[in-house]
Amino acid sequence: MKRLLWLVPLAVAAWLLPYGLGGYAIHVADVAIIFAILAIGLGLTMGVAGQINLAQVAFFGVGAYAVAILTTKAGFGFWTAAALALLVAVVFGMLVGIPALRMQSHYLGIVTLGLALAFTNWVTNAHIAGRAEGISDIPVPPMFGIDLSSGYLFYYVELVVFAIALAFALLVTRSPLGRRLRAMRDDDLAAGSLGAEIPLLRMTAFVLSGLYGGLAGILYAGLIRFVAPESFNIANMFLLLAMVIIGGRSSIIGCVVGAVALSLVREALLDASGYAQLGYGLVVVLVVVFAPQGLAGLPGQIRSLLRRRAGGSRAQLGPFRPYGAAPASSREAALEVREVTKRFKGLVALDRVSLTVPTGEIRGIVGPNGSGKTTLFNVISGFYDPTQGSVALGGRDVTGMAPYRLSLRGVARTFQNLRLFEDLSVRENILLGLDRTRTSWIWRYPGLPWKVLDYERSLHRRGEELIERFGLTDVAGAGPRSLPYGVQRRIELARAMAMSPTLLLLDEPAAGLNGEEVRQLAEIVRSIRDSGVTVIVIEHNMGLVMSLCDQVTVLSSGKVIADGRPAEVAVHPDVVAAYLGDSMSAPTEATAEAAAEEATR
Ligand SMILES: Nc1ncnc2c1ncn2[C@@H]1O[C@H](COP(=O)(O)OP(=O)(O)OP(=O)(O)O)[C@@H](O)[C@H]1O
Repeated sequence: MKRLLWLVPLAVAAWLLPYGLGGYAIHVADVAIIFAILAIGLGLTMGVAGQINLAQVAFFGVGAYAVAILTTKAGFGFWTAAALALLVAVVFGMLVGIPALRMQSHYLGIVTLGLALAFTNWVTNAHIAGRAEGISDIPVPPMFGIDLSSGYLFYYVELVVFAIALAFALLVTRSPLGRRLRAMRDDDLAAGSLGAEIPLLRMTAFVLSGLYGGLAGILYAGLIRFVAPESFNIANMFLLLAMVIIGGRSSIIGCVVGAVALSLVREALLDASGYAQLGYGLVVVLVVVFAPQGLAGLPGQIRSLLRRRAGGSRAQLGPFRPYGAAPASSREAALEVREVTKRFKGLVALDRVSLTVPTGEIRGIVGPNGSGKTTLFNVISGFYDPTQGSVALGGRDVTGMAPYRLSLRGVARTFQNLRLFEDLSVRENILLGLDRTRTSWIWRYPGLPWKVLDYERSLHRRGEELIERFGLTDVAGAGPRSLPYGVQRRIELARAMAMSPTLLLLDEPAAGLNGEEVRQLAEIVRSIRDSGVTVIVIEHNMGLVMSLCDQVTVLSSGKVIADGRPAEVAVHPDVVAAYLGDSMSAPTEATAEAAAEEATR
């Protein structure tokens, strides 16, 4: 919060601004604030949540037209109409959000653009919306006898609404919800496996968009007191997009700066509006190519350039601090996979696979490439529904449960190809794992914002503890992309443990690690097991499997061909035969003996 102190002098300056401005200039300032609110809404949906939304201008129009229709045709007072208009805009946001549940990226862009065009078409042709002439005579908003027909006094109403809207957007982006939205933008599958309810989050993004669009529309109706289709057309949508892209779409402050700057430029270029459109287009292209994070991203870009010039970061991975041992728990099954078959069209990736993993065990899953190991993990963690068969966790059937539900029931996983959120820092990756709340918790954002801040503080406290335990203190503020592979693997493991799992699934955790890193990995996984967590590990490094695992299950062509203690499995004739057909070396008796020796050391 201290980082936001620089907003105070700006707020004072904004409050004093009307004293130095003429009538027309204050009108320009009034319009700029409306665009700033719109841009915050677009920044939240597109920049933070990654949902392409070309309907923001329609939300704006819905808010303004709803006030116009409700006041002039239905006889409502301005503020009652405003409250209803906000509701209508939010509902409209939800409707536009429905396609986002099924489609993403450019498809979503086309659908939202279509809906925005449909809105302009409707207001141009509907009698109730005044057709092309629009609706005039919207009443002046009453306010305890203050004359809000004055652009000066209306400025203060706008300023207060804007301050609240900005504070709320900053609360959202700098707290667990914003982090989840950004994680969803980076990789929705990984976010789902960490407990994010993706459909609800996408809907939340569009609700926020509708809310900010509606709010801006209400202020517009109160300020101009006239609505017509051209104020909400596609040209304005593109202007809004330019504001957000130039300012920095994932930064709320950047969106505001972009909106204010372009509103002023637009005013200055009013007489050359044709060239101005061309100019905006050119600047947007330049920004996308040279400063993808917009103006708000420039300081960070310069900092990382200077760091690279200075020879990069010398951050070190610290030692792992082991977990305390948990008292021996019952040997009841942590996981039971019964007769699971998974078919992909004609291909049978898993063929009636059954396995039982007792609590507190390290189970190895090995097998030649393409034998179905990752598919088995995907079924256990809810990424795939099995074609047949069932999965039970701690005796409870969880077949077909969504990844976020399984994550909340204690299943955590890592991925073969590392799925860290690249645009989030290491610390934020870990905080995501620690956050175990459901999306329905978000009513606290408007209702009890201080509870959100308390929760965020407690997440940070626990986050620092975990960061220190996994030796990540030096790299906590860095982006994962900039770090060596071994460190990234450690971060993914820490993030999975942040979820306090009862079942931890590790997909090839030693891939790409050097000898010392593999040794450290074995030490960490043993400590995790000793703390009472059941671990299942897919691994091609046979030395590690033999020394680490209590039991090993071998898959070949989607079938379980052996199951038992590592040394027994390694010499099983079917296993030797399966591995001889693979490029990888077979686990021989010699490997088993060497590994057993290491295990007893
Ligand atoms: N989503 C999918 N669609 C179609 N086929 C798939 C899909 N996922 C996996 N498969 C196929 O299922 C089979 C098993 O794949 P899987 O990734 O589970 O093997 P694996 O044992 O993990 O292999 P590796 O050791 O190479 O990671 C492969 O033939 C693969 O091509």
